Amino acid sequence: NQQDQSVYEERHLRYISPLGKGNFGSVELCRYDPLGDNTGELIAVKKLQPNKQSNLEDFQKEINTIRSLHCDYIVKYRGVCYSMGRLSMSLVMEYLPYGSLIGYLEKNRQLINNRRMLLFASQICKGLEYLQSMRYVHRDLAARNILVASDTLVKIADFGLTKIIPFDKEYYRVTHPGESPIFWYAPESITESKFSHKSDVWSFGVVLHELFSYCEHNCNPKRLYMQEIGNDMQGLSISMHLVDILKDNWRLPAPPLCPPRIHSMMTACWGYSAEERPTFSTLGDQIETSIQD
Ligand SMILES: CC(C)(Nc1nc(-c2c[nH]c3ncc(Cl)cc23)ncc1F)C(=O)NCC(F)(F)F
Repeated sequence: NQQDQSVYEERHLRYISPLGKGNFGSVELCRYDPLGDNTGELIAVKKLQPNKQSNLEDFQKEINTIRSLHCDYIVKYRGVCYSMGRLSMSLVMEYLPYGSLIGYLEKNRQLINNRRMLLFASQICKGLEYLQSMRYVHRDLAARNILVASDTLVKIADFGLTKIIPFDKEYYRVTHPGESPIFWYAPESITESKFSHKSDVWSFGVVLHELFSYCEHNCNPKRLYMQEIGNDMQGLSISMHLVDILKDNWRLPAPPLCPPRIHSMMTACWGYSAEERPTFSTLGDQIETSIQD
């Protein structure tokens, strides 16, 4: 059946519309229509940015990463599509019609109560627990990289920056930080480019903040941090100012109407040193208990 299709022929790919720009490439909505009668399935096709050799290796790694992940809370790999005689290739993923979590929360704000928010948080947490069991560190956890499959299911996506932790180490050190989403980064990721499951926990805390702020753009993490850092930019880079206020124990304020128990979970994720932070299984249990109440 179409489900375990792994090679998609370019001639049957019908372009529909752009979905967005991710790490290393753009993603398009397409219909795979071998019968030519518009009955084919909708898929998300991630094309590699052209002619950047380094990106090709990274793209291959991203494909191998997503191909190895089988979890209800992670966007599904469908296959690859070769074009230009196997010179360039695209990653084919399932298409989630509800789009990214940010747009969904903004559109459906009135209809989503805390229980549903906690359901989404527990699904993301379970997806991260699974990633950790596979020794993967996502490194780009943010609401913009969470997709909505239905009114009751969200999935982690965009594995462009995901790395495997070497078997003999607790963390992954990045050589080329690139343009980093520093407002979602743990302090050690900013200062030492160190990434671990515990730095993913920090980012999960920021995703919790985004969830319970309904991804309101006037209280998004970057905006709140920049307000605190203020305009007293004496030449020190923004990331050094950010680390300074984190050292002084300043943290993102509780979102309006955020349940105290959830805010305490966020602040636990934001322990300055990695070992202070909870594990995803502890967080998962706490979220489950909050859902029961
Ligand atoms: C770069 C891209 C395309 N951006 C977007 N995807 C989708 C979007 C909507 N439905 C989708 N189904 C599958 C996929 Cl891979 C993406 C989408 N909708 C809006 C986007 F900005 C993306 O991949 N974002 C990371 C993700 F949100 F997926 F974590």
